[in-house]
Amino acid sequence: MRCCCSTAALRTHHVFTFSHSISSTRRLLSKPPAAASYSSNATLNLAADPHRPLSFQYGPSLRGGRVPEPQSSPPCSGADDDGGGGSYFDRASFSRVYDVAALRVPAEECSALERRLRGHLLNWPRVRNVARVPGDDVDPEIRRMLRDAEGDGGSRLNSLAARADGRPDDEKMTLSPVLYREKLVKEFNFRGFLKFRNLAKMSRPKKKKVKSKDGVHGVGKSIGKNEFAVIEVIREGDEEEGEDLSGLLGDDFKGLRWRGPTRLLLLDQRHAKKPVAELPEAIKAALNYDPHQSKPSAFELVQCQLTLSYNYWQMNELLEALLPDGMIIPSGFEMVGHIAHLNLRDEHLSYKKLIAQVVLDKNKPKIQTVVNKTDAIQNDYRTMQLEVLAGNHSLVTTVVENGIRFQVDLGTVYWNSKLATERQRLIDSFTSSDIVCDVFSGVGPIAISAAKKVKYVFANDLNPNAVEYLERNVVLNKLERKVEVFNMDGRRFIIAMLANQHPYSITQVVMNLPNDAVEFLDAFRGIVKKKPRPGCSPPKIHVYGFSKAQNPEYDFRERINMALCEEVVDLEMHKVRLVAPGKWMLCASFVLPQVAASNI
Ligand SMILES: C[S@@+](CC[C@H](N)C(=O)[O-])C[C@H]1O[C@@H](n2cnc3c(N)ncnc32)[C@H](O)[C@@H]1O
Repeated sequence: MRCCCSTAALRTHHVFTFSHSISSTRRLLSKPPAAASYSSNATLNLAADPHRPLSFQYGPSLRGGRVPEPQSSPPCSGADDDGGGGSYFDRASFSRVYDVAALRVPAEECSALERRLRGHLLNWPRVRNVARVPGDDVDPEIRRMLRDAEGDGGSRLNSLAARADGRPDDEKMTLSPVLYREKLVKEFNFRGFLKFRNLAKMSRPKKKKVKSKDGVHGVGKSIGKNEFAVIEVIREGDEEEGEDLSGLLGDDFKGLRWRGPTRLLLLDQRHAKKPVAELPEAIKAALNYDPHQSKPSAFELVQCQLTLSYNYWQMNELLEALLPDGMIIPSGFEMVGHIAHLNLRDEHLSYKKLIAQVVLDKNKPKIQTVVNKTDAIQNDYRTMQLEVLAGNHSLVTTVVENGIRFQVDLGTVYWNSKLATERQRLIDSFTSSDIVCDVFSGVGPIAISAAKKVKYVFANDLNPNAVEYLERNVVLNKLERKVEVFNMDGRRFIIAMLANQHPYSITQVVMNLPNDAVEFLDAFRGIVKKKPRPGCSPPKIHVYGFSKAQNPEYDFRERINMALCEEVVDLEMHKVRLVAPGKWMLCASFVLPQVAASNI
């Protein structure tokens, strides 16, 4: 009998959490050094190494358990696309088998018992300690009909009704499928037949299967990609010969005698393979264990095998096992839409495809592509040199930021999700009457978000690809009437906007060109050539820059003053983030000084 715990049905146990942060995780247990580079089909066999020191660790680990024998290995290797980890490693080599004992109990009593036996049950991360026994559950409609028929039916039907309800059955009988059918035919109406899923198979009970030598019941059906823990009953408490009722009760039913719906309560690993007499009193009490009583209890102790497959293990556990000793485990990644963006160190480069495959496997379906930056950003357009390491090769993705959708081609335009909070801070300072000029807009994260709030936006970028995506994003967010797009050099754009328009009709200017927007501030000098309209005042400028100075704010302010040839008063300085040790990204906001701007 095979029961599986699917992802959907699993409950995380918070008492012992083994998912330590993957950042800078080093090997906890020593492991023979791996070859400098991996073979094209590296396999793992950690548990098989008898010399490997095993420090105590509660819960499963890749160093514990047994590697399943090929024939008994469940079909849940985690291979959901190509049957292995690309050609970089063998996913099946991550399957581990553990012996556990379980109480097979009537389904109805399971929750109460689970509460009572707390502390004696398996408490492994992500593995639920209650397993469903497939095939022995009864359709609720059938159950209702059986209950209705219980009073006037014969003793067999009473017994059947009791079993369907999960109540203990006093009468020890072997149910004949043919008798079942006759009773059911008499009792059920036309609708009832339709709902009885296994009706077609009722009159042809399956031939008895030959039991394998080790007592393992027939292997279950194949397991989907989300299933990572499979429990298999290898020895039942009171195994008895009888008719195989799987024809009557469904293919999943592998038991010989149907006792109604039951559940398996997985016991703590230390109770594996122990006889009832050696179990703690609480468990014995739950089993109604009486060494002098011959009558079997409705509860029974069964021995099981719990198989954890590749899908069970977390990214850091897999990488720890795959990478050589002492190597720092890659610490996460940045996500841009469906793309995971790694920043691998030099030491990781020989393992880049293997790392990428694990990242992809463990983050599907959210992540479809894994890339690594091959070079520092150097060009004017601030685009990254990316190498696709795993998944599909599309670098065009959709990012949702603060509820707004942006299409981005990471290969040809700039995008940085880390600036989302800063962008929001800036937009929060705008009002609905503002007219905004975004000088270096990229694909429009500031311009488009601002357009949702302000009166009008002029957005510009030098990169034609960025402008193409900017236009797409304007349409995507239905803002065509509020955004005008330009493709020119920032300096020309500033002059075009402020000198040629009515002076000071623009109220906010955003200059987000990290390397170094201050250089463009000279464009504002003497820019106002016409007399401003009454009531108009100079725009507020938000300029971004970097500083490695000891006093970054002072340094940045000085550069602004020099660029404008004017001392700026009331300048608000905001430290955005530390981009490298000792290097700050800053945003300075100030009203353009009239004297600097005016040429009249
Ligand atoms: C750091 S990105 C900022 C983009 C956008 N503000 C954002 O937050 O995603 C700088 C942008 O300036 C553009 N750029 C570079 N030099 C420029 C120039 N001389 N004039 C106008 N835009 C320029 C680049 O193409 C790039 O899209």
